[in-house]
Amino acid sequence: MRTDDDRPRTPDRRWAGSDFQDPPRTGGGVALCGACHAAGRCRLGVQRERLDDTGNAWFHVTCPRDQEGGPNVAHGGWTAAVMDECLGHVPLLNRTLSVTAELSVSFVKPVPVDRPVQVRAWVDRREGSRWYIAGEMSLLPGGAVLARASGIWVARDPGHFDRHEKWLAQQDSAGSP
Ligand SMILES: CCCCC/C=C\C/C=C\C/C=C\C/C=C\CCCC(=O)SCCNC(=O)CCNC(=O)[C@H](O)C(C)(C)COP(=O)(O)OP(=O)(O)OC[C@H]1O[C@@H](n2cnc3c(N)ncnc32)[C@H](O)[C@@H]1OP(=O)(O)O
Repeated sequence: MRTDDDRPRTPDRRWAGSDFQDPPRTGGGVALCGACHAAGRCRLGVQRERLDDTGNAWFHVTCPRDQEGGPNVAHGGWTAAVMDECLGHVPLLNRTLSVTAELSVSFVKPVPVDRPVQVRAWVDRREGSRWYIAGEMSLLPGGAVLARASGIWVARDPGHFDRHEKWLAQQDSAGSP
């Protein structure tokens, strides 16, 4: 009997020919990752994104009710995921594919669910393939800071995911220890 684990891993046609640097975007300009492309919306609640001419990236985000942790406030994992997503869009807005190598998040205040908040993200510096990116999430309209994040994104060439599939197949063919 086949299980999900031994189902053949075939290349996904949604990504065919993609250079990953110009992903599908929503009407609000939000770049969609794999699962959100299938859903047709950002499931984390990122509704709008734009890069201004000073290099700041701005995002409008609303925590969906199904990400509630404590009463009427976001689960911390949602906040961390949104900061990963928004900061990780900065290289993409500069037409560079990257992946998160490190991420640090400070949870400053609880984040309300079902209420728009704003994320601003910017590049602190670049060294080689490393992008040092920081950002903060703030309440609208007053601007009180709810969370801060910083991390390192590493630029990748388009072969990154193919190499990963090969690596995974090697791991599987090596058998269990
Ligand atoms: C969801 C991911 C989607 C990615 C984009 C795909 C398609 C685009 C389409 C739509 C996009 C829409 C939305 C998505 C956008 C953003 C979402 C957030 C992004 C993520 O959520 S992404 C998932 C989580 N993330 C990973 O899945 C990474 C797993 N990991 C690795 O893949 C390797 O570990 C890697 C690549 C990190 C290193 O690979 P490696 O070790 O083979 O490479 P190497 O040694 O050559 O290092 C090369 C340079 O990285 C430096 N370096 C390495 N490790 C470091 C560390 N820990 N701290 C600081 N610097 C580090 C070295 O110092 C060197 O720097 P330098 O080049 O300057 O010398």
